[in-house]
Amino acid sequence: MPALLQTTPVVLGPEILFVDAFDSFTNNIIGLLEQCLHAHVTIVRIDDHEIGAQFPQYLRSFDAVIIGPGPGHPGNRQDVGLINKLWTLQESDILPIFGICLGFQSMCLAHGASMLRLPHPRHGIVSKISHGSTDIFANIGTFYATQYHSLHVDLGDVMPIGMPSTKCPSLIPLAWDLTDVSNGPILMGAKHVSKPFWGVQFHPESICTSKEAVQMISNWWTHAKAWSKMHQRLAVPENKDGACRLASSRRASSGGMHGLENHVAGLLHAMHGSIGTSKPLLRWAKHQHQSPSITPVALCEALGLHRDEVVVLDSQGHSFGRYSIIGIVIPGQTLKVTYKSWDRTLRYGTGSGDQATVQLDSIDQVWPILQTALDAYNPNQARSRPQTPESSDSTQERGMDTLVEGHPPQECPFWGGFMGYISYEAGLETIRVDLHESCAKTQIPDVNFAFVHRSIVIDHHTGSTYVQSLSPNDWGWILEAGRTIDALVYHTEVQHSSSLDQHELERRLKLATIKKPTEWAYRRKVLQCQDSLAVGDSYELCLTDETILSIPKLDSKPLDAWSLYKKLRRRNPAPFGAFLRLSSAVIVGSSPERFLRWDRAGHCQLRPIKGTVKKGPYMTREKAHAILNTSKERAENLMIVDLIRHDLSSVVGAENCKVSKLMTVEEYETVYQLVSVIEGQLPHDSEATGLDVLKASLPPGSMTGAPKKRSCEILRDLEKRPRGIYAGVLGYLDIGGAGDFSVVIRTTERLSAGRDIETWRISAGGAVTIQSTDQGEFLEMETKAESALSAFI
Ligand SMILES: C=C(O[C@@H]1C=C(C(=O)O)C=C[C@H]1O)C(=O)O
Ligand SMILES: NC(=O)CC[C@H](N)C(=O)O
Repeated sequence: MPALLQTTPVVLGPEILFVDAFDSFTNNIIGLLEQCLHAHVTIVRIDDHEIGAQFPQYLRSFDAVIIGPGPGHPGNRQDVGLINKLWTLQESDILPIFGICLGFQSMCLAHGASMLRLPHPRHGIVSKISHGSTDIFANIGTFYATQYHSLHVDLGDVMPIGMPSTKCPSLIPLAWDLTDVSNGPILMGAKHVSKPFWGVQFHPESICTSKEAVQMISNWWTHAKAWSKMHQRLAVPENKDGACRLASSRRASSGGMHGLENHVAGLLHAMHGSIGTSKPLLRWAKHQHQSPSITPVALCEALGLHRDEVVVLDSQGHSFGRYSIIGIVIPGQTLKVTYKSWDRTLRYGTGSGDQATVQLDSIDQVWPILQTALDAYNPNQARSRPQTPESSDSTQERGMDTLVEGHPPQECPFWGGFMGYISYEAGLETIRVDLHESCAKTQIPDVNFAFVHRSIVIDHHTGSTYVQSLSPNDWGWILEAGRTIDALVYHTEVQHSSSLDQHELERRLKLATIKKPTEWAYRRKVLQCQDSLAVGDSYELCLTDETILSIPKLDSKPLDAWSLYKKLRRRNPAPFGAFLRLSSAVIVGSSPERFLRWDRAGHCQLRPIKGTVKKGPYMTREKAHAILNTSKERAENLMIVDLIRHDLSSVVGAENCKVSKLMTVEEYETVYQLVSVIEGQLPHDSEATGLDVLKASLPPGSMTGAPKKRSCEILRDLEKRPRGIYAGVLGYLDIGGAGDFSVVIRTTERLSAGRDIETWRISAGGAVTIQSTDQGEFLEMETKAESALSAFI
């Protein structure tokens, strides 16, 4: 059985079919079913025509069906697809069904209710549900639930719990939300009068729904079992093996290498040539200096790295940042790998006329290629003993504590590996969203990595600096870099970029013309987003726009991106500062947001930011806390937390996923932000890697909205441009199995470098919810753009 078709291991509980309407909370629901019923869940998508053609037979192998939430309207055939077939099953094919949100609405619509739009849609709103502690709500007391809906079920009358209305005699109300004065009573739960169909309008799986949701699901299952017993319905397991060809809740590491063996061999060969060995052995030196002079900027300048290709991840002395990493790109030697989503071409080479171009079927094939390259150099496979190099007297040098060949420094998060970025559009390709036609013109690659075999890692907390190389010929460089570190600490003569560079930068920036998004156009797009929210197509949309800076060339010299980076670093210090010059891309960034980090033991952490308040003379910390504590900001954050739980669970399993921080306020240079932390552990018995989590989580949920796929399609049609590196992720994949990526925001990238003019872009945006105001969103977008714009003005 191919890896993708694996099913969850527990087989004691019921066999449940989950009908997924392309929602972003599906895996959370599956986690709930596994937790309370030990259910074995198979997912079918609403557009699966093959299964649809033999649906009644297919259903015979399941004990029950859960219909999930989703974008759109239950009356639109393409929004519900297969779901409609469940309501017209012959008497003998009927089985217990539980509908959630869209699934619930579809059940009600099919049985006589009407669908209406809520005057005030409810997305990420938590409220008290009134129920009669009966049926699926038996043994449940006070119950709070999260709602994500724009539409609601109208039964004709607001009937007491247990009493059908005259207009809709087949449906019995089980719960109402009576707390919402502006919308009036909203039906929250119902069951069919005679058939085994139940449903709820709220989201039982949300992190903010009361834990009694577990009891509700168990109650449902008790009723479902009783019905099946009474009707002598038994699932037929042998039917299933032939028919089931679907992914379950758990996605294992996907293969996708078929047919690529030659190219992988070619890439590995090129890497061996570039590094000078195929042996995964790290040479490294550790320097211990608690000195403010050791910064990635100072080191790059002292080592003369800032004028060439280089990848610098700079935590800028920020209290939320610990490590800085310099990925050294040796001209003509370091291997670079790029991929473009538009034409699906992978390219690799060292830039010295050896470039290979490979036509791929899709981005799915990129990941196993990267993983194979990383695995080939994983030093944990090379069990050689530590050795001292020939020039062992160098260990005596000042501040140099260790000089080792072999066992890599376990405490250092990066030993070597891929450094670079994955664009937003590459993320769109992973979730099968077609790209906007304007992406055809993009010159900058969507996946852009260097395989860094020479690196320097600074641990700002402990004062340790690691100088590392995978190349056997690099002891000279390691010692030389060590001398430079000492020189920086002891202020002996080192090369710094001059203040002349900064003057020259200012002179150039004075000539820049800045084209910002116009207020009316942006506000109109916010309102268009809200139209999509109002009809139920999305629960939240992260709208963005771009500011373009055109800078004339002087004396045919390009803008000094390094000086620009130094200025941004001063103006807007952030824990995920980044300078990247690699292949055709130049990026100068100051992101506050970690996307995903995982360590070598498989512990993963995502840290979405959602909710922003601008700092200013009148904005006290208390006021900011109060604003960020309002339902608008919390709803924005909650939606993304639920979405990220879903993304992470798809690889680690919902039982290995937890929310360790829910909506805490963090302070940055220009803004206060609401931050949550979602953590997970890769199961020890699975082959899944951090890279699997990364690819399952793209594009970052905080930059899309929910549900992800439909929201990205809506945003593409509104924004009509590639987001490019912005809204993508930037960081590293370590050969030892760790990784760390930030979300590319508060960043500027070079768009083009023409003969006379070069253009730079700053993109910014924010999450539009139904509670947003168009003016408020415009100001928020401006505030965020300004944090990167501060480097230009
Ligand atoms: C879209 C941006 O930021 C994103 C949106 C945020 C929000 O809506 O509050 C906060 C952080 C980011 O996830 C941006 O900086 O351009
Ligand atoms: N979460 C959902 O399933 C939403 C259902 C529907 N699209 C609505 O907005 O009402």
